[in-house]
Amino acid sequence: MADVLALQAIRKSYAIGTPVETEVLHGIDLTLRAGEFVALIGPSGSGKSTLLNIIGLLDSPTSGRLEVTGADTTQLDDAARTRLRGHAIGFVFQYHYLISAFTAAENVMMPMLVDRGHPDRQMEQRADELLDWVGLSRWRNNRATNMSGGQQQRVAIARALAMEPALVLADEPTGNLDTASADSVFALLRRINAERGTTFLVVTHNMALAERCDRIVELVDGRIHAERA
Ligand SMILES: Nc1ncnc2c1ncn2[C@@H]1O[C@H](COP(=O)(O)OP(=O)(O)OP(=O)(O)O)[C@@H](O)[C@H]1O
Repeated sequence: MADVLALQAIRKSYAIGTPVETEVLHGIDLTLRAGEFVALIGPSGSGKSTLLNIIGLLDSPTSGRLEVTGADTTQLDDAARTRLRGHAIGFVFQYHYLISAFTAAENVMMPMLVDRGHPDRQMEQRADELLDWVGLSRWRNNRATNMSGGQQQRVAIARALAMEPALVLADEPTGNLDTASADSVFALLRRINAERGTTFLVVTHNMALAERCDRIVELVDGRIHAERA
């Protein structure tokens, strides 16, 4: 199957008071094939968030090559990067970042509203379909604030799927949830992967969840330390 993500020799330095530069990623090679569900683990400060931000086109590497769904991102201008990010990548964070004044359905429609040009009827149908997927059909007109943490995270997952991305990046998606909610949210991600074929890269400190992924990539001090199938 095709690669959804290909990183070659990705390096990232931060300028901490010029001329001092600190390199936090020291040459990362990583490939994710379509339909894989991969855990990214590693100690605090090992560079997981930095790597996720680069893969998500929220930050640029200092050097190296990054391909997302076959597109060489180093060749893209800002507008093209933003377009690729919006269409190819969905984000799920530890905190859901839902808009509290909006209903569940309106939150799910947000990426399509931002993308512009999607007919209202189509956005509503997509939101309904996705809320059904995450088991929240009956909550479509409820404000996000009236929902439990686990339900809010399910809305955030539905929102991440709104543009039908090939890749979902999840940064500690169950980190704020109690054990039972974390378990069911993780099971939902696996079901989306199995039934929709969406590729996942999931940062987690939870080894029990990491063991339930297809593959574990371990980052230590800005280098891939180990990969386990
Ligand atoms: N904007 C920045 N400027 C300077 N240094 C940074 C910046 N962002 C991150 N760093 C440094 O890069 C290193 C990696 O940080 P990063 O947040 O990627 O680690 P992490 O593995 O995600 O950690 P955690 O598990 O605690 O979230 C750390 O030493 C951090 O201090």
